[in-house]
Amino acid sequence: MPELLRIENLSAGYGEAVVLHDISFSLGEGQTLALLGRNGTGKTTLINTLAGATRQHGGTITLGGNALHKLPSHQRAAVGIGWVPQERNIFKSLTVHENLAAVERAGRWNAQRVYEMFPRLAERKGNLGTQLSGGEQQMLAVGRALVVNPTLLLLDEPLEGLAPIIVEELLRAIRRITRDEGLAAIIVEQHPQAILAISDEAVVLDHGTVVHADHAATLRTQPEVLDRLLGVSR
Ligand SMILES: Nc1ncnc2c1ncn2[C@@H]1O[C@H](COP(=O)(O)OP(=O)(O)OP(=O)(O)O)[C@@H](O)[C@H]1O
Repeated sequence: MPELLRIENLSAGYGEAVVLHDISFSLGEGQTLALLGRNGTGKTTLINTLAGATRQHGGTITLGGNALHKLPSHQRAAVGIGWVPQERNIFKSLTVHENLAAVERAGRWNAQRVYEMFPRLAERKGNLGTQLSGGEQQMLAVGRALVVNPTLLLLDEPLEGLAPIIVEELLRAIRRITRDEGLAAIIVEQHPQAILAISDEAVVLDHGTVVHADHAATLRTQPEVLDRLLGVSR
């Protein structure tokens, strides 16, 4: 599996505060990585650092041969980053279709394919962002990251706060995007089993460092190890 992403000795944070310390791992083309850890361990900070939205203090990030750490946030989509931030950040004053059209770049994903995957969005094409439910906003956030035609999709708690039926729909879509379409992804989730089931690799953070890195399937079959890493008492 050719390498897509390599993170080496990364440290990053906010202003002078360093949250991530000496992070190193890599990911192959088309692979999915579950990024796990207790609250406040630095998962969002790592995703935001890949997207260029934090202050990097040291280390390197290479994506498809490009030195990502040297690029400002707004240039990272052009080299392959598709970012679904925790806050979703859709343009609320634009329609669903305008949200997609505003960022679409040539490639296999376009608005039509997003509508096929999320028929609810097709029905809501002309609705403003303000008129969407939380689940529809999340689908739009995923769709918007896809039409950028990235090589690496960053999903920060895509299932958070959604009704079970919407969680199922999004999980199906994420499985299709990663498994069937082979798009590489890093997924942060509070439901580790659901995400481990569709991931190839798993990285666990604690206090801003990597405390565990293994195949997702291995961690999935070791619930006691997972509970210990996530600080869950049995
Ligand atoms: N904008 C910010 N400015 C300063 N410190 C921050 C900021 N955002 C997060 N932090 C700090 O960085 C640390 C890691 O937070 P982060 O949100 O990355 O963790 P997380 O693992 O994603 O947690 P959660 O599961 O709760 O989202 C925490 O100590 C947090 O207080």
